[in-house]
Amino acid sequence: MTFALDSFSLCASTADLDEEPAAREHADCVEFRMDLAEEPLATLDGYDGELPLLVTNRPHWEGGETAPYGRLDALAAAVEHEAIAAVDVELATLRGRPAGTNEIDPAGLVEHARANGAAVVASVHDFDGTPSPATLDGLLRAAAAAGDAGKLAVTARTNGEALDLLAATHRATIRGDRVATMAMGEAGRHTRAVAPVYGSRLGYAPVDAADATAPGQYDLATLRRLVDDLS
Ligand SMILES: O=C1C[C@@](O)(C(=O)O)C[C@@H](O)[C@@H]1O
Repeated sequence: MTFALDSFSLCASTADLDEEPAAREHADCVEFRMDLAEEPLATLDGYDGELPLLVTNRPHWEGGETAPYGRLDALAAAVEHEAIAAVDVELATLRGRPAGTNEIDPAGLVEHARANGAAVVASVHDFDGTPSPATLDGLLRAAAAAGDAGKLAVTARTNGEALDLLAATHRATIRGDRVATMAMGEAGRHTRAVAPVYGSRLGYAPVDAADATAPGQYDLATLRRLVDDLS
């Protein structure tokens, strides 16, 4: 199963693939947060939903729940499932932040994903703030070059920071970089609806607002409506 990174896709973000039927009405894909799930690989074996999956196995050091060791091997096993359309790998991982000693290396994971028909989303998260415009440009450039799309989630503390992220998204799109952006936190919330207007290719939302996977997310039905209204 695939979804195109050439246009916007809305992912229902969840640790529970049993939510897929409820997500179908509004989502184009499901982000399966393996790091937040109990038995992620067994769960994938049993997946028979309709929506394509983007798998994420976020380590502690980038805001997730997985211990660093073994997580790249788990992603390598995950991409072998037919339902997987894309895999999220942190830019820091792709740049060589140490993984487990006997694990597949990041370049091997990228190759394995692509050989199995899965696109690679190279991701960067800043849970503290929004870097300067020059740094935003550099991160988006690097992430877009490292994967089939580069994703940047920052934390906006002011409207000005949210605007910086939107402007960087616009610049990236104009220069031809395939990016996905969102600002976390209350001040950044509207960017989740507006960034697609400036070229962001991916959005994330929980089916139920109570199960948010990041600060400031809209629920899925709301984000679908907002994005569709603005585009
Ligand atoms: O990287 C992202 C974006 C995100 O952090 C957000 O802000 O919506 C949610 C995460 O689940 C996803 O992996």
